[in-house]
Amino acid sequence: MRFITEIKTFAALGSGVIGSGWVARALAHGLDVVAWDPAPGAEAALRKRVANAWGALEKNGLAPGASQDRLRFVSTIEDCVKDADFIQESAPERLELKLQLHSQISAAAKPDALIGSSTSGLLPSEFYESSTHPERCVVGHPFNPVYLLPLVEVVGGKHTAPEAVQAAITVYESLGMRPLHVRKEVPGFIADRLLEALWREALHLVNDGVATTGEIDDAIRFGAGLRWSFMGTFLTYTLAGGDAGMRHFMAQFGPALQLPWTYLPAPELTDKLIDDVVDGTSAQLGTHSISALERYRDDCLLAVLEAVKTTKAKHGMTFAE
Ligand SMILES: NC(=O)C1=CN([C@@H]2O[C@H](COP(=O)(O)OP(=O)(O)OC[C@H]3O[C@@H](n4cnc5c(N)ncnc54)[C@H](O)[C@@H]3O)[C@@H](O)[C@H]2O)C=CC1
Ligand SMILES: C[N+](C)(C)CC(=O)CC(=O)[O-]
Repeated sequence: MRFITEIKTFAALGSGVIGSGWVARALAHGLDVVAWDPAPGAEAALRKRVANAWGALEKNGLAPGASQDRLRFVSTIEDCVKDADFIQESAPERLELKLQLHSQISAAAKPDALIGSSTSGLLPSEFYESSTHPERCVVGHPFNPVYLLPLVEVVGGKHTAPEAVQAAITVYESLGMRPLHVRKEVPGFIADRLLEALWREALHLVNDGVATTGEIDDAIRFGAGLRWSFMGTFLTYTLAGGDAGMRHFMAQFGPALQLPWTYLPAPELTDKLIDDVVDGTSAQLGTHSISALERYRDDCLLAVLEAVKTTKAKHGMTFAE
């Protein structure tokens, strides 16, 4: 089975936070992009988001021919996908909606064009159930901002051909990403399962009045957050075991796993908890606009990516290691 892996035209369906991130990444890689989104005013909102990201993309290095002018916004699903070499859906996270949308997308797409969904954790076996040629359909779960963060989790469903997973990995690599093949189809995949566990505990801490949203964010960004960009939890904890390594670490800190440090089930989202979270994060935003904070975030990410890349090179490692 052959799928298109040398792509010239990228189709994006849904152009909110994530869809616009894919559009920006694809444009920056010198592709033609066709986008569709049913919301009134979606085209203007998309072009504004891409423009806000473009400064960071220029600093990161644009491919020859890359231009925001190569974005075309169309008014039907069929026009969006019919000539596309690769299709990425970033519609709202609702199973019924994605099921219906993918039956339309796949019926209108070229049979050998791969289709990726940005879903954060829905199962591809379920939402590709009524798709035409489901063997070319995968999940390509990105991270926000999609145009800078390299990780994309690639997940196949029960009808997905193994060659399609490999082909999607090839395409995402051609867009400068670091694909991670999630070999078992599980809700939340790998990364969101981890992020959700942290998020639940953070909500409990707010709910119990232990800390504000800002204090919880400080607990991450001045500590573990700094080291997570270059070393994950398992290797970090191996070093925390000293010369005796992971076995000693497990013996010393393993028993704490039995202590009631964590709650795991999510707290009830009461009106008070929602207000506390919204008020807390409003205080964190202060007078900054979302787009100003996006530019600040992008600058920080570029600096971190550059520092990690350079330091790895000094130690004889590639960025993808
Ligand atoms: N926001 C995030 O941090 C992340 C979200 N995702 C996933 O990306 C997908 C999109 O999420 P966001 O961009 O955050 O949502 P969003 O709400 O920012 O954007 C969704 C867009 O879909 C459009 N839309 C509504 N009905 C539609 C339909 N029938 N077909 C196509 N588009 C439709 C909306 O007009 C909107 O522009 C979801 O599956 C989500 O789980 C993945 C990674 C991170
Ligand atoms: C909150 N979220 C589950 C939509 C987050 C993601 O899917 C990934 C990210 O960008 O954090």
